[in-house]
Amino acid sequence: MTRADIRESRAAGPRATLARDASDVLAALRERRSCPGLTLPGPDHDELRAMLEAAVSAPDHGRLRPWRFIVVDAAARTALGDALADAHAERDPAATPEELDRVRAKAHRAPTIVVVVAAPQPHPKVPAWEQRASAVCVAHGVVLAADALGYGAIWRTGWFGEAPKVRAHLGLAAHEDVTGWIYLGTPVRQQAPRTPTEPAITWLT
Ligand SMILES: Cc1cc2nc3c(=O)[nH]c(=O)nc-3n(C[C@H](O)[C@H](O)[C@H](O)COP(=O)(O)O)c2cc1C
Repeated sequence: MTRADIRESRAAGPRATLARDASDVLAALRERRSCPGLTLPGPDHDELRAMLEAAVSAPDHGRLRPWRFIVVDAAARTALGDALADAHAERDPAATPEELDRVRAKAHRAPTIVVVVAAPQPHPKVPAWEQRASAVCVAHGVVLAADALGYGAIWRTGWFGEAPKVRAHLGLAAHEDVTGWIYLGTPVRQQAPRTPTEPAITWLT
């Protein structure tokens, strides 16, 4: 069923006609699992573009588009790993070479890393937190889009996004911050199905 079919059937009436597509969407949301172990192949550029185009349809108050992506391709991981290690050495001058190698390896945990960057801008009606919230939605969209295309993904964070050496390596402007490092690739192993979670709901009736 295409989006046009859905719009048509929505205009025509019974919600039941939407049930199959709706349940697909709900299942995709419910069943997605993060994949800490990722290997080759990662998504190619066309697939990445499709994922990122889908992700930027996130809710965005004022249509400010207060986010951007930095794609770390396989070949760019070594330089990123060096930047992470430089940042670690700056923070901990006593770090051993082995520790620095372990930090370098963080950049090689997946074939592709998408850095989701929030770029909040001054706005009379849309505070910075709302703009960062939009970037968070975008990041989740990347993870969901990867899952939809059959790739594994995991959203990671950490202090590296605040480290001057890493920020300089990524070319972040002063007003930009890292919302997430989305690691993408082929899952090394299948993740256990999600244990259903009861949502905390207060019904006001
Ligand atoms: C903002 C944010 C930051 C996260 N940072 C990390 C991280 O640095 N390392 C990590 O292992 N998981 C991190 N996670 C959690 C994983 O992305 C993932 O949600 C978690 O492993 C649970 O797996 P699930 O998504 O399959 O439920 C983070 C999640 C969010 C939303």
